[in-house]
Amino acid sequence: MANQVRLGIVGCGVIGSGVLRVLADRKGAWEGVQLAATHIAVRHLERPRPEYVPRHLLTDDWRIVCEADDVDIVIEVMGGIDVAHDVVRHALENGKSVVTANKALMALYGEELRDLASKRGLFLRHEASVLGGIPVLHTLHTYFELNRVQSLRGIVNGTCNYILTRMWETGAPFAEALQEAQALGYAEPDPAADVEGFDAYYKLQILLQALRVDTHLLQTEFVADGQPFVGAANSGKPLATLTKPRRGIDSVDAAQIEAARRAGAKVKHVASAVWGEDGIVHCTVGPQVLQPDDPLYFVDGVNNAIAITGDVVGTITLIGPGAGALPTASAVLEDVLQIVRESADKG
Ligand SMILES: NC(=O)C1=CN([C@@H]2O[C@H](COP(=O)(O)OP(=O)(O)OC[C@H]3O[C@@H](n4cnc5c(N)ncnc54)[C@H](OP(=O)(O)O)[C@@H]3O)[C@@H](O)[C@H]2O)C=CC1
Ligand SMILES: N[C@@H](CC=O)C(=O)O
Repeated sequence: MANQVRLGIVGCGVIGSGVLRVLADRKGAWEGVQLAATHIAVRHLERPRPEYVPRHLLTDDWRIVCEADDVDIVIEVMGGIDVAHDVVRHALENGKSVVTANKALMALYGEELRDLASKRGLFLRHEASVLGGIPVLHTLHTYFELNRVQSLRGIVNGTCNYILTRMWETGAPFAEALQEAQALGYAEPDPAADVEGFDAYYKLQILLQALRVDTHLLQTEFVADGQPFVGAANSGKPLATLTKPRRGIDSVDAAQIEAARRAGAKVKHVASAVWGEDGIVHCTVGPQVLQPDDPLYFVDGVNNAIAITGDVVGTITLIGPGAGALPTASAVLEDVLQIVRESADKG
């Protein structure tokens, strides 16, 4: 791949605009690599956009982005499942490597799409799909070879953490805190995915897949195209199961938060996975009351954190911004630059 790298971007909302803002601020240049957007797909061509979005590149046909000769890498930041699945498949089938921030897509179809990319000798990267700006997939892929991971435990949804923090700190009503999270660009296009715990559940699955855990039983809870989604079994891998039903923060009320606050505790939305001796990875996703001696207690606002326990290293905790335009654009563009470097290394 040449040092001039041409990007096709599908979606120009919070994250797509964030990517374009970073490209504009840096004038597209990174140590010998020049990145430039050449096509940008949106749904509403007439919608007002920030000044750093080059309007002449806009199209309302994502196929143009996936097929264009002057696109080297496609960035999928439109969200949703079915069309996004078509976009990523179509891009790969047209010889483009792909970077996506889409958790639902990667939780449900990650294995299929990674296989397709690998068969075509292309890259499919999705660091931004988990924990926003925190390089957790990079860490899991490049570090945990020696160590056997024994558990994961984290705050993996920025919107829920922001809402719970605002309710705890200021007594803000749930609806008001959610509106703030939406205005700040943290929430999903349909915020039910955040507050009902689906987003955290998708992210937990992606983390487990990165650690070669079979998540197909978790996937049966999801619905794609109106049908229950049943993934293929992968024998030989540890199998993840939910030990109790997934919960979001929609069931947490102000009185519970106030009671926790008076007792010096906090309510947090926590995802966890514990590798059992029985070959089962026992998972939970839901609100928990945390005491100040819990390392997740001090993770507030839009921040996320993940504590990864390995049998040799002990517990490593990564903390950072879990949502928002710039942290997520950072993860997207770090993936792009890694693809460029690895393509150059391959020759
Ligand atoms: N917000 C965040 O903090 C984070 C988001 N993500 C993920 O990034 C993705 C994008 O999120 P976000 O930017 O917040 O979402 P937005 O709703 O802000 O943006 C979605 C964009 O996709 C475009 N779009 C929707 N459907 C189509 C279509 N059929 N063809 C072309 N364009 C389409 C929309 O067009 P138009 O503008 O015309 O409506 C819009 O520009 C999601 O997968 C989300 O989960 C990941 C990490 C953090
Ligand atoms: N809606 C998500 C965005 C990032 O993944 C969140 O709030 O964590």
